Amino acid sequence: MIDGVDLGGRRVIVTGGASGIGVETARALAAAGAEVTVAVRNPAAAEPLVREVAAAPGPGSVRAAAIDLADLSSVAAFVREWQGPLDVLVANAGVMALPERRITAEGWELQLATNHLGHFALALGLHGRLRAAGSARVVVVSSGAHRGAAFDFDDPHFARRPYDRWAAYAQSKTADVLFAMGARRWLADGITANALNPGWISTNLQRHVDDATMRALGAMDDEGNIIEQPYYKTPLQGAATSVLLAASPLVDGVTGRYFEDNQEARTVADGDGEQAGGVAPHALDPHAADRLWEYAAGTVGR
Ligand SMILES: NC(=O)c1ccc[n+]([C@@H]2O[C@H](COP(=O)([O-])OP(=O)(O)OC[C@H]3O[C@@H](n4cnc5c(N)ncnc54)[C@H](O)[C@@H]3O)[C@@H](O)[C@H]2O)c1
Repeated sequence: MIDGVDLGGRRVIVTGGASGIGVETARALAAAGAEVTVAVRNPAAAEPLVREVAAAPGPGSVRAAAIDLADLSSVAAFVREWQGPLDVLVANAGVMALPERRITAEGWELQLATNHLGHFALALGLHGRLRAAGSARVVVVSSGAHRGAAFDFDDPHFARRPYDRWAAYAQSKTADVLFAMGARRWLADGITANALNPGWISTNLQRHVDDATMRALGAMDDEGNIIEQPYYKTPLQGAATSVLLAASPLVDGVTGRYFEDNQEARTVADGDGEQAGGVAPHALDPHAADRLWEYAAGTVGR
């Protein structure tokens, strides 16, 4: 996938690397020679990938380590156990459209906790390790769904407004883009951060989407069979932009941007449709990025 790029000796973390886009991202980076750690809730689920890469020729490797991004103590334990510098962190794990409002032990709405706050705590905890690499990258897997909602600083956990599972997902994915932009403060440490939309891919992510919504999207027939949409990418195609941002010299020194289809996305008006592509102005607002950074740092206790 990244011909001519040698990641030999580079240490990479891919969260959620036991399924979907994360597997393909980990596989591609290991094929380029990287030492990949897939950070997953259930390390046994990553065993097939670990074994497959171990049996393949070449110096790349994959190992699995446990993390629950929705549990701050689990994130802290992962950080404590990490040894040595870290070249690339791919913040890929995510949940979408939970039907009920679910709250973590810390009192955070679960989609925001997993998709943003847990990853923020992980990146902050590993900041010294990233800096120690000399030239490190953070890759944040957002979504075109970010266009559906700005970050609601007054009620991020839906404590007062009615819970809306799509607004919760959209807000968390806006937070992903703002996080990459807020991380421009790390450029002086040799760390860049960029966000991306992988595109539409049929994965486990859609497991909470009810049948009526799937039918409305044209993604399910009357018998309940999934209809592969013409615009769906394969998981491998979905991983391509993550891999580009993790490994390509084309983005050396580039930070705080949003990519899709292997290139920087154009800015579109807030509220434009999901299919149109592009990044919403509310996700590129530098004041919102700084405000979110302060909010997240306070929330995760740093
Ligand atoms: N599939 C799509 O169409 C699509 C579109 C846009 C964005 N994305 C984003 O791509 C990323 C990968 O999704 P995918 O499509 O491969 O789905 P997926 O469900 O296959 O992968 C998500 C992974 O995250 C892991 N995860 C969830 N909660 C976790 C937690 N608390 N701690 C640790 N790991 C956790 C899951 O176990 C799973 O392995 C997500 O961030 C998603 O929002 C996907």
